[in-house]
Amino acid sequence: MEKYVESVDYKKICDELYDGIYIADEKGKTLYVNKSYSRITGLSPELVLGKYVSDLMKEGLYKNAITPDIIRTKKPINAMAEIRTGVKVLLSGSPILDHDGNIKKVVVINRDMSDLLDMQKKLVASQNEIEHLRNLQITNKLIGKSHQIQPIIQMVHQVANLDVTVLITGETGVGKEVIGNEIYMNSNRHGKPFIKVNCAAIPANLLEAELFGYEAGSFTGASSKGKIGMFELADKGTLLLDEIGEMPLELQSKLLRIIQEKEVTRVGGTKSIKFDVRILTATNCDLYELVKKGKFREDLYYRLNVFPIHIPPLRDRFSDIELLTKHYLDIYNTKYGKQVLFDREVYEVFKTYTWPGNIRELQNVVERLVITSEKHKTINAELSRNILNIEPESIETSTGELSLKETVEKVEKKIIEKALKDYGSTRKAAAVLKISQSSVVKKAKKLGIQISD
Ligand SMILES: Nc1ncnc2c1ncn2[C@@H]1O[C@H](COP(=O)(O)OP(=O)(O)OP(=O)(O)O)[C@@H](O)[C@H]1O
Repeated sequence: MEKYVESVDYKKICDELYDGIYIADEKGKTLYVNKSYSRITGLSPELVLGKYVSDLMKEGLYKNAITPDIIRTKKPINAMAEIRTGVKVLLSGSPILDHDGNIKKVVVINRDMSDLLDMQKKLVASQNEIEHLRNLQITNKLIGKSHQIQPIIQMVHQVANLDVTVLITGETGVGKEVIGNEIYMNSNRHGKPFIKVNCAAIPANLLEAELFGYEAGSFTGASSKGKIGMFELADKGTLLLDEIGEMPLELQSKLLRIIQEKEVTRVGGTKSIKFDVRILTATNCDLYELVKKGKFREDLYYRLNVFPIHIPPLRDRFSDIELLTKHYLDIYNTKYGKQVLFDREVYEVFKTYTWPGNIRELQNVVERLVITSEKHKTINAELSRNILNIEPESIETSTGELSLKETVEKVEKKIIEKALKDYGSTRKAAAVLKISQSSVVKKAKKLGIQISD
């Protein structure tokens, strides 16, 4: 047995190992390092051999070391350490004891963790990206085929790659953020930071610090380390300023200056920091009305309004309701493990409702219907009316005031007007009503309906 052990050239083998090996004596004086040790740490044998670990630490070659602790405790130790060069290593050290339990030597294996940590970072980043995309797909996929949404989709594609400021307007829940996302996803800044700030959600006195960052101790309650602002965070990427109409006037002047100069100074700081950020803004206020009332700076309004996109409310694009409802029905059936179905009439009921909360409200209604229904339930008109709190639509029947002909004309007028409004052209309205286009035109004329196409 001994003969085999003696025939092995340990030093040569140690030099071929991929992990670094470091051996010190009982006082912490370096006796041996293998080739991989030098490769991993960037420290040549001459720099460390014959030197005490404590001196190497004083010289700043090691930021931390485990050999002194192993000598003190006589126990194996595993720890992460950082070398002068910034390389992260996993140290696994063991004491070699004599028969009396005294330390003879310390052996420390150095494993380079940089690659592993890099891989781990990449893995976490990819997992986050997948999760982000999955969420985007579920909640932020832009659905819509109506003649009202088509020009908006076109505008998104037109403007995505231009670095201009976009002002997205529309009532609450119409999809302003969704449009912001679409612009970002289709722009060449996609993959770079996309930071969203809701100006209404942050107290006015903190908004400035959030947007522009602050230096250490610049105001009471500020972190002692200072904080990077959203403009700096969004550098090379896109910043969506949501609810821009809620921004206090004083901050509006600062925002205008910063956008024009493309540099920001942190609160309490003196140094200006350059940034390269594409700015998108969104609001459900009528910004121009705010300008007239002196609540929004006119110059900022014009600066932001370079490319306006207005999203109409859901009640003005009824033809998207069915598509959106089916989209959310699929999502929530999957989410809650159900196979709830909607009767055709449900879509008709949905089209009679005004949807003050727009698509967000539709989404919530569909989710509520799925949650409260049994697994295979088919939702009918009555159930959908109940959830929306609406009465069945009654046709005013004639009780002597209107003749049958007049009643029919009244209903006909209502239906044609609605089809024209929903579908935007006599051709499409005719297709939906299953009559010829010329009949639509004739009837519209007879019933006094304005036609725009
Ligand atoms: N075209 C669309 N297709 C699919 N879902 C949409 C669409 N537009 C909006 N939504 C959904 O409706 C909800 C509200 O959208 P979003 O947050 O973009 O509205 P908003 O106009 O920014 O609202 P607010 O003014 O209240 O911030 C979100 O869950 C979003 O996914």
